[in-house]
Amino acid sequence: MQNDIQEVLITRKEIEDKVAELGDILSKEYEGRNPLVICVLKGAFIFMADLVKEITVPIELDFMAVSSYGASTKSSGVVKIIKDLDTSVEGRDVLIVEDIIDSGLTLTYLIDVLRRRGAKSTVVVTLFDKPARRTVDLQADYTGFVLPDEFVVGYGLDYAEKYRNLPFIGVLKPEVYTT
Ligand SMILES: O=P(O)(O)OC[C@H]1O[C@H](OP(=O)(O)OP(=O)(O)O)[C@H](O)[C@@H]1O
Ligand code: HPA
Ligand SMILES: [Mg+2]
Repeated sequence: MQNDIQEVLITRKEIEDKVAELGDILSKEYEGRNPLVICVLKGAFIFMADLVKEITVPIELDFMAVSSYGASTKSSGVVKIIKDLDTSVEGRDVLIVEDIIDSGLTLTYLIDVLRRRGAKSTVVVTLFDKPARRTVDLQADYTGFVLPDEFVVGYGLDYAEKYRNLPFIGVLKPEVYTT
C-alpha cells in the first residue's frame, strides 16, 4: 500500500497537532453548550474519532453517510444520502465534521438538509480544503490544512475505497489510477 504513494504531503504528527488545536478551538466555541457532532461518512471517520477526544464539552454524536465520488477522482455532482441520522437536529447546535472540501457540493447539500430540518446552528470543521476546486460558494468555519489541487488519500480519504487506513496524507503514483 505504501508503495503506491508518490509523496507524503502531511505527516501523521502534523495531523495530530492540528487536530488537537482544532479540538481546543471548538471546546471554547461550544463552552456551556451541548452540540450534536455529525460525522460525514465514510471519509471523516478517523478525523471524527481523533477530534472528539480533544473536545472537552459534553457532546452527542451521530453519523451520516453520503457519496458523490464512487470509484472516481471527480465528483459525480449528485450527492446521495446512503445512511441518514438517527437523531433529530431540530433546535440543535450542529457541528459537521468533514475530512475534505473539494467542489463543495457535498457540504452545500448537507447544510441545506440540516437547516431545512430545523438545526439551530450549523458549523463546519474540515481537516482538509482544496479551495482551487470549488464549483459552489462554500467555506468551512474551521479548516485544518489547505491542500493543492491534487487527489489525495489517507487518514480516512480513499481512492476506490482503498488507502483510508494510511496514517498520513499522500498523493498516489499516477500509474495507480491507470492500472
Ligand atoms: O466537496 P466535494 O467535491 O463534495 O468532496 C468532498 C466529499 O467527497 C468525499 O466523500 P465521497 O463522496 O468520496 O465519500 P466517502 O467519504 O465515503 O469517500 C469526502 O469525504 C467529502 O465528503
Ligand atoms: N481524495 C479522496 N477523496 C476525495 C478527494 C480527494 O482528494 N476530494 C474529494 N473527495
Ligand atoms: Mg471517497
